[in-house]
Amino acid sequence: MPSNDVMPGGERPQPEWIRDLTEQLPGVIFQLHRAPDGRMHFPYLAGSGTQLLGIDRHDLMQNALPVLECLDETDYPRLMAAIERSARWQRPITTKFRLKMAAGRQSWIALRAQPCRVETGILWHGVMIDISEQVVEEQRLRRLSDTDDLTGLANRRKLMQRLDEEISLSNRHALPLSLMMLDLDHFKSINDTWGHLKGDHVLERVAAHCRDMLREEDLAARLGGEEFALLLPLTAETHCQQLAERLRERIANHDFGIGPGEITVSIGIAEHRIGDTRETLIQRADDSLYAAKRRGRNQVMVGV
Ligand SMILES: Nc1nc2c(ncn2[C@@H]2O[C@H](COP(=O)(O)OP(=O)(O)OP(=O)(O)O)[C@@H](O)[C@H]2O)c(=O)[nH]1
Repeated sequence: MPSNDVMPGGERPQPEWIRDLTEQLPGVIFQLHRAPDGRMHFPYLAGSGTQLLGIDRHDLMQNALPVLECLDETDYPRLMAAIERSARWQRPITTKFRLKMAAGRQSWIALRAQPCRVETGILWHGVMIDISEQVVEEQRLRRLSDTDDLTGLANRRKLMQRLDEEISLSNRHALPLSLMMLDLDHFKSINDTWGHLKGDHVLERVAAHCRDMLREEDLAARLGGEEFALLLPLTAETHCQQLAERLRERIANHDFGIGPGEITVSIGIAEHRIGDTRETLIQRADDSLYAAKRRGRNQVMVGV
């Protein structure tokens, strides 16, 4: 077990070329020490990233608190739990978190650190790298891969993912959940009469009507063609039916530039039942939708 492990790195003699090398690193390399009473400090801290924090590194060599206070408040408990697990099981920490930097900037930091037990507690050796650019790019790509190009609504992939999450919650906690399937009526003749561009405009406007109806936790998606789905967590069938009626009416009364009443929609609704999978829920909403079509369109059908 090393005995001189927590001697501040700055106090150890270091060849000049090593100091030059570590100070130029595009990130931070560190030792983090945790005493049995939970107090932490950085015995060693180097790299160009240390300047971005705007905290004197000599302070951090005495006490890690100033940097912990810069953590995003939702990331703080997560990082503390990761440190705790790493200490207890002697497993490496691999995580990322947001840190408030100097000049009001916020950065995403990736952290990798290896723990070892020492006489005075736990000592981690690790690196931190600013990954803000990658995170922004990842978020952009995720948004793209979840979004329908034409309408900006969620796409089928995103709907399927949310359906799995919401169905799992409803199965576990018996929470109400409703699904609306919405399809434009005789859309082929709109395209044939007014052209494909007008058809696209209608789809965009219908999407906007769907979006306007929703609460923060609801999801509207375009499944493809002229078919949409609205997923409403914590919503029972009867309430969903009222919303669907209002949406149907709004669309029927809207003038899409070809006179009001020219665009109508049929809507089918299904409410989650314990044990449902996304396939069974979609199937029942689809059955209701096709019943609405069979009965003459421009109407809402529930629980077929
Ligand atoms: N403008 C436009 N049209 C689309 C798009 N995707 C699918 N369509 C058209 O939507 C029409 C769907 O026609 P059908 O499936 O026959 O259904 P419908 O005419 O709406 O008839 P019902 O659903 O039975 O009321 C087809 O003409 C497709 O070409 C799109 O992105 N833009």
